[in-house]
Amino acid sequence: MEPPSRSTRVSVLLPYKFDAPFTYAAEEALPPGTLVRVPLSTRMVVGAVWGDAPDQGVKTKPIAEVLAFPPLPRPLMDFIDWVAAYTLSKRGDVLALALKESLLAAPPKRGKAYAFGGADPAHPGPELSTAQAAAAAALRDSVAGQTFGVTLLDGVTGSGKTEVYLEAVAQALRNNRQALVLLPEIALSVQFLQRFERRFGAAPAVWHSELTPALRRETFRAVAQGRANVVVGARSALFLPFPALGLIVVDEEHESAFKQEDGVMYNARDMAVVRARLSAAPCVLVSATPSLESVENAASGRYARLDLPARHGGAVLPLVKSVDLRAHPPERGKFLSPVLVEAARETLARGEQVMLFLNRRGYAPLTLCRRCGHRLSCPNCTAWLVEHRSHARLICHHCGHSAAIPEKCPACEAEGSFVPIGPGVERIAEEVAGLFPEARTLVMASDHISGPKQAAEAAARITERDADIIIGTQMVAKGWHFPHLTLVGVVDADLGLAGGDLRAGERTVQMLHQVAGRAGRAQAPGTVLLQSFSPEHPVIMALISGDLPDFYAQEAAARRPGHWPPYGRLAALIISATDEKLADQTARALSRTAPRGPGIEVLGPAPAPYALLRGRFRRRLLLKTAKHIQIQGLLRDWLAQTDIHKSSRVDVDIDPVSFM
Ligand SMILES: Nc1ncnc2c1ncn2[C@@H]1O[C@H](COP(=O)(O)OP(=O)(O)OP(=O)(O)O)[C@@H](O)[C@H]1O
Ligand SMILES: [Zn+2]
Repeated sequence: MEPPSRSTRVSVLLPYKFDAPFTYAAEEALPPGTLVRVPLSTRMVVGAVWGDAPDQGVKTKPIAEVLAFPPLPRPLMDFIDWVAAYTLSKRGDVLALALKESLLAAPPKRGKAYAFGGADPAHPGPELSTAQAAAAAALRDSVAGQTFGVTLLDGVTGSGKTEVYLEAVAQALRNNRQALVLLPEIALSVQFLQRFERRFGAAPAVWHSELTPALRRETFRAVAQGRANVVVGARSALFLPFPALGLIVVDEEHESAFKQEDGVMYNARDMAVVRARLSAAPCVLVSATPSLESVENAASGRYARLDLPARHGGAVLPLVKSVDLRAHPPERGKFLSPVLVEAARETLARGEQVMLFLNRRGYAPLTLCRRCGHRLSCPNCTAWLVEHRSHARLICHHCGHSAAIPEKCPACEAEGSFVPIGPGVERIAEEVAGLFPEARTLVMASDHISGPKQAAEAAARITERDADIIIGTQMVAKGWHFPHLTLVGVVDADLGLAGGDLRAGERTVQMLHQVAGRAGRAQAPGTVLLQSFSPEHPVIMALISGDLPDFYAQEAAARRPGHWPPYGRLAALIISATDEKLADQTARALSRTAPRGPGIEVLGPAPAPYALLRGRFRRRLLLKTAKHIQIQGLLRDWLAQTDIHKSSRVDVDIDPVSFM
């Protein structure tokens, strides 16, 4: 008998470190996006048909199996190609963000049933205020139009932005399209999900790293089959195979958590705009403190802009004041100024809640020998070890290295001489316990709250007034709505200003304005106290005045002349090697071949601030160009012309957010 003819050749992209698809033989032409199982050296792997391959006349292996799964939608394939080209990643690596073999297993026959299509746009929502209704109508129109466009929804904290953009989601559902809402942190999704259910009578599908494998598989399938009509997810949800995407919302669009810092380095906020464009769908960027990038795009008319200038329900914005730590220092060895302590006492006496914000995990960020000054640092990283008293360990926040506090100083051999320097949230909790022994305190930091369930419990405790003082890291900064919280104390408002990266000021204003925005969201007005050693700093002044447009104007004026983003383009090259000389050698080689020309500037090489990270020595170069220059092309040529030793690595970070 004749074997079946395998006359057609197809190219198949595999979710591994390859940029180009491989050619396989198939019995018949397969539509692009079709998922197949194919041999790869000695294994069988899953891949996606990426178009027809030219008949090269060489012997190709046959496709082993065509999977009974909806093909990847064309817009997703285009998106994968686009992201790979933009981030200079291999296409296979980007496909791996969308396609994992483990997601494709058939669901169990009698598994748990999940309701993915339950969101009902006709379910009655809250009555919107005039301003909210106007913004909602504009968003509804853009969704009904079923064309690409970006809108920046900028509204003060507590103005009801969520309720407004849920109306855009409702419109997508009425169009029988799918909607995607990106949130920067799953912890935040707790209250969002409750509000979503109130609006639509059912929960949305969720997508993040904490899903069980079974739920992950089922969600993936439900999205691909169009059964999941709304997905709320972390940045990776951008790569889900929506067949009918009709809207993308990016909530807290200014958040740096949207930037993926390893593997394929992409900013989900920016890629959401691309994904929307390729899907001919509108995109809504939401924030009370938008990024300067988005503010500029709105100012230049590339994005539409909607404003909600007042809090919902007559609530007023909090009163923000600084506490000058030079004039009102804390007691020796303590970190809360008498001014903040007194305000907390009064707030508690009124039966209201207090939030203390310090963006530092653990007990103390530095431990040193009081005799010789020796500091305990990580052997694998350029970083101090952070004491976590709750675990009785010193921990490196970069590589996880952990050790007990040594009994003797390794430098001077003094015994019992180590002292903690500076506070983390655990140390603030200790101080609070001493000051307010009766108060019920709750620490919200990733060491204490690890996942949506614990976050939900913590949120419930606060809402039900089962906690009086909340002490938290950036986990508490944004999104939360706690009606009885009226005092926010920022323990160290100067913390983010050191280090001097391009966006240090912008990021500090955003984060502290968001934390401040947690105060006084219901009837009782809120107060915010910023502890600072430099209350005259423009960032602190901007927080006190609340005049964000003025702050953005100052930022723009500072960045424009030097062509810093968003007025120019930036890419970082991060060189790393386990051998320090090799890292230097590669850095010098890149420096020699660096591109030159008008509108092009190369900064570095220089040791990275984390010159040693997880056992690798790191050097950095920064390529800055004028806006009209296509930075990817420059980088591609640059890397191709450079002799890079195979034991050193060069990571390209387009539009870097971290400069560490
Ligand atoms: N029209 C409305 N009717 C009833 N409740 C509303 C309405 N608008 C907003 N709210 C409620 O007011 C509170 C604040 O709204 P929301 O959290 O959406 O504000 P936000 O603008 O997203 O704030 P932030 O930027 O600080 O997160 C929420 O509890 C929300 O449910
Ligand atoms: Zn380390």
